[in-house]
Amino acid sequence: MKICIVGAGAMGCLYGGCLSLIGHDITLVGGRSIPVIREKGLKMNTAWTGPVVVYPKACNAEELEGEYDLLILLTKTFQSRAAMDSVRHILNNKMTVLSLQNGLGNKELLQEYVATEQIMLGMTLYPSDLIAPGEIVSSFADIGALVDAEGPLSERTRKISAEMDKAGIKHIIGEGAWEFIWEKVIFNASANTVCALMGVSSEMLSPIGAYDLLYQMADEGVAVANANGIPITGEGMRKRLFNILELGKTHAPSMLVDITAGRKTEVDFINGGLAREGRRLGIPTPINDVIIQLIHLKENSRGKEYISHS
Ligand SMILES: NC(=O)C1=CN([C@@H]2O[C@H](COP(=O)(O)OP(=O)(O)OC[C@H]3O[C@@H](n4cnc5c(N)ncnc54)[C@H](OP(=O)(O)O)[C@@H]3O)[C@@H](O)[C@H]2O)C=CC1
Ligand SMILES: CC(C)(CO)C(=O)C(=O)O
Repeated sequence: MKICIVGAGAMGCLYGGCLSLIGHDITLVGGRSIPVIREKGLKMNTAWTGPVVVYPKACNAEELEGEYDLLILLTKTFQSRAAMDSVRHILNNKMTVLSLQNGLGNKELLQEYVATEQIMLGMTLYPSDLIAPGEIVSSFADIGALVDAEGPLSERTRKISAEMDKAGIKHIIGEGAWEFIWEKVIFNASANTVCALMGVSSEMLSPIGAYDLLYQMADEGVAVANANGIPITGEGMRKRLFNILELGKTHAPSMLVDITAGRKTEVDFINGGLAREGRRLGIPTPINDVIIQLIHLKENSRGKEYISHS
């Protein structure tokens, strides 16, 4: 398949690198890794491939040309519009466009660029860290999910999932896939924000006594999901939260990494997405609403930390 990955960061390099390794024609687009990958290739060290260097094509958006079967969007969600605007010249009405980004609202954004039948959505629980430009580490294999933005499971989604499987990145498709996607959003809304606010990694959530708050936040998310027709339960969600945290206990959640690096977070798409859906469906999300404000305060507090004047 001819695949263009827009957003060559931690996740873009993971998906692009693994698909390139099994022979797909990959072009990585955008970001500070591009010149390094062009010159020296992409260095990957994943739990399922071991250390390896791959040589996908790499370019900036304006250099892109030709037709692609699949475009995978893997910028941060607040970068999506600028990224999609920059690749408008290669969009056509035959290609598939897949967002594997965190949060809600990715479908609506892509609908501004292509028809709904062309859109796939997904989530991924595979972790990836960009340790230097053109160099990533993925420390454990987990699972993702892929769906058609609307309608029943298509042959196209089966085929794309099968290729990702061969590349070592497994996804649930069909029954249960939407539930996985919602559970991931609720997981990120609860665990990532608390880790980011407290400055702790996932393994510290239990010692600091954060689970009660996580479960209350998750319950709000479950109520919004249920109102959307997604049949998940509070108990099931708690188990998922616990299991994801257990498997990823050494991985620093992306929101903690963003806050630590003084960058903007995806909170408006994760908790903000849940709160917007809640408002639309008449489901209150008071804890998530406060957490959104606290994360914004945390973003704005960088460089203004307390200094004793005594
Ligand atoms: N990392 C992880 O473990 C996981 C991440 N995710 C999700 O995957 C998505 C991507 O995350 P992640 O890879 O970590 O983020 P990164 O910040 O590592 O990657 C985003 C990349 O997009 C590039 N970029 C920014 N603006 C544009 C643009 N206009 N056009 C093209 N490229 C652009 C960035 O450039 P530059 O290099 O200059 O910053 C960067 O290379 C997010 O939604 C995240 O929540 C999901 C699961 C796990
Ligand atoms: C990999 C995972 C699930 C860990 O929190 C994630 O989504 C993130 O870091 O944003």
